[in-house]
Amino acid sequence: MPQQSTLIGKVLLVWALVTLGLVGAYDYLPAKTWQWIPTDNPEWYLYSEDIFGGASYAERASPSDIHLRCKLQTPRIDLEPFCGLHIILDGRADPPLVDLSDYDLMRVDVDYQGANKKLRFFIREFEPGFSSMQEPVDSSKYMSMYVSVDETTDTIEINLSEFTVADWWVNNNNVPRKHAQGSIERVAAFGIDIAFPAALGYHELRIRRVVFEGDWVSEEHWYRYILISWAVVILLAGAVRLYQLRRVATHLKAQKEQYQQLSEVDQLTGVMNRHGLSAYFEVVKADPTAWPVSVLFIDIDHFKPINDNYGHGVGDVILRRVSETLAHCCRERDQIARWGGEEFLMALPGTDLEAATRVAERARVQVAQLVHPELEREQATVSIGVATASLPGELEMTLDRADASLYRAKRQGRNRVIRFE
Ligand SMILES: Nc1nc2c(ncn2[C@@H]2O[C@H](COP(=O)(O)OP(=O)(O)OP(=O)(O)O)[C@@H](O)[C@H]2O)c(=O)[nH]1
Repeated sequence: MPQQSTLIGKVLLVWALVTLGLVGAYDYLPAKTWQWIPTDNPEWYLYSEDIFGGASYAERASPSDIHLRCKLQTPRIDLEPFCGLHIILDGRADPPLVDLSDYDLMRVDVDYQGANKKLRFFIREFEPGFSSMQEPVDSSKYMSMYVSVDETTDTIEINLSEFTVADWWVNNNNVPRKHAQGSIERVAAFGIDIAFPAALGYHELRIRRVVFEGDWVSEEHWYRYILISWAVVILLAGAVRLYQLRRVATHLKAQKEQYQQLSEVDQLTGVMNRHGLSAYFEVVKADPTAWPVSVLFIDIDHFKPINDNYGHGVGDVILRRVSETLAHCCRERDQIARWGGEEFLMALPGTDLEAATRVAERARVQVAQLVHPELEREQATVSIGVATASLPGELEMTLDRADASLYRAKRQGRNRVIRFE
């Protein structure tokens, strides 16, 4: 048992060390990356305010690259000039939506030529309950952020949390508040606008590379898993400990029963001892069906000479043999006990004086008929005193009476049964 407790301690210690390692290891986990562009056959679209009847126009500058050329002209209508492009994140997916929530960073390589100071980067997020599957891009939420064109000389790093829902999209589409919150779980498209404040003239925009980066496991999940693992380890340790304690309890109970039995059984003859008999009488006293109860005091005659002539070992053999014989004379319900020395007591519940006397006589005869190869001439006989108690309150007195009857049997010549009248 202590070995198993030590094992639990070791497991907890090892797991504590593993936990320390796991906490420190998080920062060194490899990043999850998705190189999205360049991609095969990208599905991309361009636009300018000419779709609303404006003077500007936009065109593809290259047949294969994501390369836009546009010219922004003095507005003909009451609309700021703009042009831009967007790329479907995954045109082959159905619906064409991509969950970017595993990523938190975006690296973008862009070439730009033109007089604008800023570029507007945007994400179109499909909003369930608001956007329509027929037009997943156009009806999608517009989330944007601005990047200075100076940054385009290098790879632009954008944290995805920088994209916020555009006011104009919320206001123009009269979007209810619950649909106006930013998220990146159903992204339809990514794009770049040359928008307000847009400089008039030619603009060229080429997207060369877009890579998304994130963690395989978020920090929150990482610590949650560690916490869960501890809960599991502690639960298992508790269960093992509980199991051990139950085993100890069962073992102790069995031991207690064994000791109790030992304390109630006479080691030489195997019948009940005086202590066991007291417990037995308590049970009998509480049993109304047990009355009347007769008791037989049985004493081996002239036992001392047997001991003296043949030794204690032979005396013990005779004692055992007599006790076995007495045990066979009574019913299962009756109880035979060694009262002390060469004296036995037999308790016969539900037995009146007449029946008890018959049992005593039978016992006497059977003992007298025993053959003892260890003895030369002597015969082992018993004297028996019998008395009966009608009620539990008479038990003590009945024991005295049976004892007195035994004394009389001895006085009258032994090897006889005397009952108390
Ligand atoms: N071998 C053996 N002898 C025992 C044991 N317990 C008591 N005795 C012996 O039993 C004998 C009892 O002797 P007594 O009390 O004089 O009785 P008795 O010789 O049987 O004479 P009566 O009872 O008057 O017929 C003693 O010698 C005890 O030593 C025991 O466990 N083993």
